[in-house]
Amino acid sequence: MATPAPALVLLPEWGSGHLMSMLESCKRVLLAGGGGGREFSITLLVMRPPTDEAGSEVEAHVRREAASGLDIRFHRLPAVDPPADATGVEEFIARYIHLHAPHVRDAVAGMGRPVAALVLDMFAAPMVDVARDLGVPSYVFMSSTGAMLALMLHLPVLHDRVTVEFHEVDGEVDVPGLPPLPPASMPCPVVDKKSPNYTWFVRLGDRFMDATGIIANTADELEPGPLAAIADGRCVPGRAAPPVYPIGPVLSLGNAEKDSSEPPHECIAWLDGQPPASVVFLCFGSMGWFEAAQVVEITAALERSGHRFLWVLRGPPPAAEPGAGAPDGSEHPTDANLDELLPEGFLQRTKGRGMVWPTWAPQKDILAHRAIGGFVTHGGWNSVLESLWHGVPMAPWPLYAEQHLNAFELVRDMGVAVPLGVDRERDNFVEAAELERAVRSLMGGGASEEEEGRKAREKAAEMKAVCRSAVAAGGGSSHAALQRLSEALHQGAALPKK
Ligand SMILES: COc1cc(-c2[o+]c3cc(O)cc([O-])c3cc2O[C@@H]2O[C@H](CO)[C@H](O)[C@H](O)[C@H]2O)cc(OC)c1O
Ligand SMILES: O=c1ccn([C@@H]2O[C@H](COP(=O)(O)OP(=O)(O)O)[C@@H](O)[C@H]2O)c(=O)[nH]1
Repeated sequence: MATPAPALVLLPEWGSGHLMSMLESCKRVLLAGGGGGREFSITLLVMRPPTDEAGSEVEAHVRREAASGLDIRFHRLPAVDPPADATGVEEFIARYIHLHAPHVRDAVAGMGRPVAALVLDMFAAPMVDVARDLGVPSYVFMSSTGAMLALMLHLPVLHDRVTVEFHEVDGEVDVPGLPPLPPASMPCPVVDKKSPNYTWFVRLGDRFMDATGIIANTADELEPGPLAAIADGRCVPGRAAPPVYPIGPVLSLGNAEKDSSEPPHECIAWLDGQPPASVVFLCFGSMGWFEAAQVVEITAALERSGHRFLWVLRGPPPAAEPGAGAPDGSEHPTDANLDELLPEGFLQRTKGRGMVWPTWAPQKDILAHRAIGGFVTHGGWNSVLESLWHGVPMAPWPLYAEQHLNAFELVRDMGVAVPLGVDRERDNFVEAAELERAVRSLMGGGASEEEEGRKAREKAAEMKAVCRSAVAAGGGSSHAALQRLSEALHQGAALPKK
């Protein structure tokens, strides 16, 4: 009897951005070997998400992937009680995942076939111990940037070197591979060292070092500085970091599959009537929404800029009262009531040159449209990769998670974005005049066209070519990383010890 194909056992966090980018990346591994997807199998360990909403999303992904025809199996882990005393979102996620460790152990031990990798979400990194005990390789999957990876690996070092809060540091913070980092650009989980979120991030960064390898949804050419710093051992002096496999950009399909016989989405139909590169697109991820006062500033900026726009405007989550949110921080915005949210007459005054879309939008298709000239984005890494894939320059408006770091990298390191002044002390508030300035600069074409906008547009266009050649077979850096990874997975595959 033939030996069964070694398994990639996946443990993603339940959020779509994490789950789908891990799964799509591992599907690339499955398809990379030339064996028609038969060299490895995928088993996805499904945790019961802590909210019903996330549960329905996960189930939709499971149904779709089960019908994909690839060798993807789903193993539902027994439910655990969420930690009742967690005070922070990242602490909650990391602890909730970690409570599954015995079940993950049982699932991997019972695979009945060689295991090539236990692929762990960044929040699940402490489970490298489960893999080690079972004698199988462990890989951390980084769904965010190489810069965030460098920062997390360096965090235990920073923890010893910088004994005050980062905002109390006189000057900038040094992160290997990045330009000096203003404290205001540090990711949310590390801005308060007294918080358990910070402690968890230091611990996660430390555990990354014990993985067999790290799979990253980025490309060498997109983030040469941070990736070289990791490979050269500059993030943790005196200790070699695990090999990093930058195999991106991997754009996850998520809910984007559609029937080609259907009429185009309303947003796309509207874009079809607009001139090339004339429309600024505004969209703020799966969790972004604004208070009424901020909405008024955005409307003023868009009206005064004179540019065409497509704006995805969402309303507050149902449980926006203090303390009532989802424990994993994943409360999704609601569909906006435009009559309530928008100032009177705004839609009339901008008729023909602007569209406000109040619900989930087909972002990938929108960014692919020739009418889009710029993207005001919360700077989630998946959104950034989608924008670069289509060569669209950005104005990052960070709202949560690691997005302040992403914004810094996009503007200061990669040069694909124009800066937007966000007041982090006021819930990331942006004044109308500042947004108007950034939109004018991003879109260009006016008398006051700014140099920074022209450079961002040029650089983003370059990055489109860079992204596509990185993943191309026969010489692309990400394709080569995928081959190295596939080779390492073959060599490391082992039957789990009982
Ligand atoms: C990457 O660093 C951080 C990620 C998150 C984070 O947490 C999270 C929790 C959920 O229960 C559901 C989610 O959807 C979710 C998303 C999320 O971050 C997003 O991840 C994307 C990559 O897949 C992308 O990088 C976006 O920018 C993120 O918004 C939280 C966090 O600390 C708060 C991180 O540092
Ligand atoms: O109206 C929307 C909002 C978001 N997205 C998709 O949701 C993902 C958001 O992921 P990202 O990492 O950018 O941010 P997150 O939502 O995880 O903070 C991206 O693939 C977007 O294309 C979308 O399709 N339509």
